[in-house]
Amino acid sequence: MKKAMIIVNPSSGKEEALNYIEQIVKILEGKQYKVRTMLTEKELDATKYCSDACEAEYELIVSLGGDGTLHETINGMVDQNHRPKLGIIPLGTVNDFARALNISLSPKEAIDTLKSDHSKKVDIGSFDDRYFVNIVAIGAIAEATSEVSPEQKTKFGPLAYLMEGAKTLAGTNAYPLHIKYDDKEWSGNSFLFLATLTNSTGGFEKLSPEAKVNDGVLHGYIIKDVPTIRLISIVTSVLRGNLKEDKDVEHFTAKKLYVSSSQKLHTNVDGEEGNPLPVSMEVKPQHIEVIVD
Ligand SMILES: Nc1ncnc2c1ncn2[C@@H]1O[C@H](COP(=O)(O)OP(=O)(O)OP(=O)(O)O)[C@@H](O)[C@H]1O
Repeated sequence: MKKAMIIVNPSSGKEEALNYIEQIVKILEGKQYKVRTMLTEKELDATKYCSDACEAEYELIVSLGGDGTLHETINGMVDQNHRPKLGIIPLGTVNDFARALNISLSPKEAIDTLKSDHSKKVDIGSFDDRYFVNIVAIGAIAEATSEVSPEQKTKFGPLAYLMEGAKTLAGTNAYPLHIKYDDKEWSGNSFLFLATLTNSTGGFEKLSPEAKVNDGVLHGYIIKDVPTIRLISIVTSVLRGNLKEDKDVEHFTAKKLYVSSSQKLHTNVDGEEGNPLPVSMEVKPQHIEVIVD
């Protein structure tokens, strides 16, 4: 019999996760799965449960929680030889990966997706010794987005990131960055460097509309050192969805990146604080298979 594990974070979103378990179990049992449900209690439980399920050759893992639970789950499978298919039921405030994959943000509808026989292989990015699915930000803005409080997220949703980001950009300095991407290099002063894997970042779908979940590349955007007044038009370019055409923005795609600076600079990896520079990134193309409609 096929084996499925449901990884549930009871504290995610509006603490409603437990209400959905029965509906998921029913669908999976209908698809001839033997189902095991694991409730997370703390950070990294989802990673541990997921890597155990990979080792026991489960066929399916369902993540029931917010982006934090999903990232922890994915981190538990990326390095495994046997990687089960992944079902995503988004219960968080932003749910970027679900948005990028067009999975419904209504938990009930997303659960129905588990009936589907379709799946999509998606790219994963490595960032030093961890993995990301959406975005890496480097520069002062990276610190600001780490500081978005749970209250701000609940009140403003994705907008909280944009507000904090814009506030920080207005009062920040550019930093010296050295970026090696594949066999090319860029050196100069930059306000912000972004590397994206998908078109949904912070719940906002216009930052990198060209990034596809399975295109096998990182999309790099270097926001160059410009007078503060120019930053306003860069924000306008973001809102119009054409950041890459802005003359003060350098856009490239690459499979591998190495970013360093002569200054101590922080990073933000899928909304969480990452290692300070220097850092290495690389795409693992179409590495995880997600159930979609
Ligand atoms: N039982 C638990 N109680 C409290 N925290 C937990 C528990 N289980 C896991 N966690 C931690 O909670 C973190 C946040 O969870 P998650 O992102 O799924 O929900 P969320 O915060 O509601 O979503 P979002 O970040 O989209 O708002 C996880 O990264 C995990 O480390």
